[in-house]
Amino acid sequence: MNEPNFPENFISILSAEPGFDAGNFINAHQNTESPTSIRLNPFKKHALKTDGQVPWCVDGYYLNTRPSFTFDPLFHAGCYYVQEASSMFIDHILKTIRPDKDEPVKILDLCAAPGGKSTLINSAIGADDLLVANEIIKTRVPVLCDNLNRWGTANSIVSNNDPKDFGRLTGFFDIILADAPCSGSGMFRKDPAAMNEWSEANVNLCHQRQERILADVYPALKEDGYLIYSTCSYSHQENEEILDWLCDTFNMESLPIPMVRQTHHDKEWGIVETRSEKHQAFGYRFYPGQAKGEGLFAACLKKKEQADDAPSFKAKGHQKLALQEIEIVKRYLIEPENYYYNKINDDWLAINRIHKESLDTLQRYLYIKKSGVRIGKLMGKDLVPDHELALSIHTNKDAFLQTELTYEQAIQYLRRENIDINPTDKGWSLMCFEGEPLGWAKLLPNRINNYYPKEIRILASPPTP
Ligand SMILES: C[S@@+](CC[C@H](N)C(=O)[O-])C[C@H]1O[C@@H](n2cnc3c(N)ncnc32)[C@H](O)[C@@H]1O
Repeated sequence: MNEPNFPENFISILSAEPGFDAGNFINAHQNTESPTSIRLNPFKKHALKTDGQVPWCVDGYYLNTRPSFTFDPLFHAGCYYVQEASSMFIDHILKTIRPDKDEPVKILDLCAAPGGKSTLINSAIGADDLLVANEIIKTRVPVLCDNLNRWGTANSIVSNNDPKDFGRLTGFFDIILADAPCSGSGMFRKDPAAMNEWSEANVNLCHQRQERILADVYPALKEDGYLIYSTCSYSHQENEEILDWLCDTFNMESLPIPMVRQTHHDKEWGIVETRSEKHQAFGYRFYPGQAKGEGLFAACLKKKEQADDAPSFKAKGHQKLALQEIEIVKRYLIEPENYYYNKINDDWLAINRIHKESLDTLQRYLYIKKSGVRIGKLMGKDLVPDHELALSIHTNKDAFLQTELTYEQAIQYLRRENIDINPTDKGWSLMCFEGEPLGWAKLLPNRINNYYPKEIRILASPPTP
């Protein structure tokens, strides 16, 4: 392989970081490829062949080869997410700060698209916990929604807001993850071209933006709430310096994260624990060649000052007409009494009942793009089901026809092509591969109407065998 074209002085500056092994780092960039890893969806258990576990994440696995995920129907069904292994460390932090999951929590994933860490948080929380996944850039919101739709749970909300909009939700969140936009050096092995675009000026800009994002969102954290901060940069300014700035500016206490789980211990993980200069705040660094993953920095701090009371807002009850409609849409969910039903424009949505008040409050302050699961539209007494309902783990599948597809038919379906089947029944059918729903089709005499959403259909040509 070619010698990596690191920016000038990059290695010498990094060599000042305690625990950094320059030889291993250069070798990893020159002679090894990024490991392929996936995280399984605990709600859609499916036996998948993997090649060893990611030690810091219960659902994380390495694969020895990189298959074509686009042409795997189980990927589209949401059975797993393709995620860089180091990022999965957030799971370990969440398990450390919430070992018993006793009290329900509200978690904000502030910089969420495309949704890798949002689906991870979703796996780590229970139905009574709420995830708000936010993305500032409008064009990146659809991919975030698609990934959460595939995950299939009904306890997440997607918003499209600037971090400063969260300032009004004082003390609302128990945990905030700020996976901040950064200069991206941690991705040099995966994307060597990024080395040419890297600059110290950009590191400084990123540092300033990170401070601004954190200052904007800080009021939204509860007293004793946790802030998880992460970047995919190796730069001190974007990592330990930010921790010192947080401790200087706010009353925050840094948390050590013990690197122990089951049979694994510190050494095997290869993660480097660092301390910031001024406040000795704990940080965790991942270097290719030392830990099995790409570059990552993560840290966790606890807010030690009183937060203003969280705003709370209760919307009025449903209209009479809506109550009749609710009785109809309820049929399509398992345990229908668990949900609060909400109609937006003509769409019916359901979210775990416990989150009604939070949703009412968030709707006042934020631009909500998705909440819970979108069931569909009613045409008289008939439901036109939404794609989200097909992928939801809460769907009453018995209320619909189900068509099992072969691999070739599943790919035709995901490409939104005609499928070569002669239906014997009539009506809305879940189109399934190995029992996992992929989406909807309408079965008609002698024909099938493929309702797979155009926006997410497979466009690429299948690989030649
Ligand atoms: C590192 S990426 C997030 C990756 C994501 N957490 C995941 O695991 O899939 C950073 C995100 O921050 C967003 N972003 C960019 N500028 C921002 C700003 N000023 N405030 C908040 N978010 C911003 C980007 O659009 C991007 O989606």
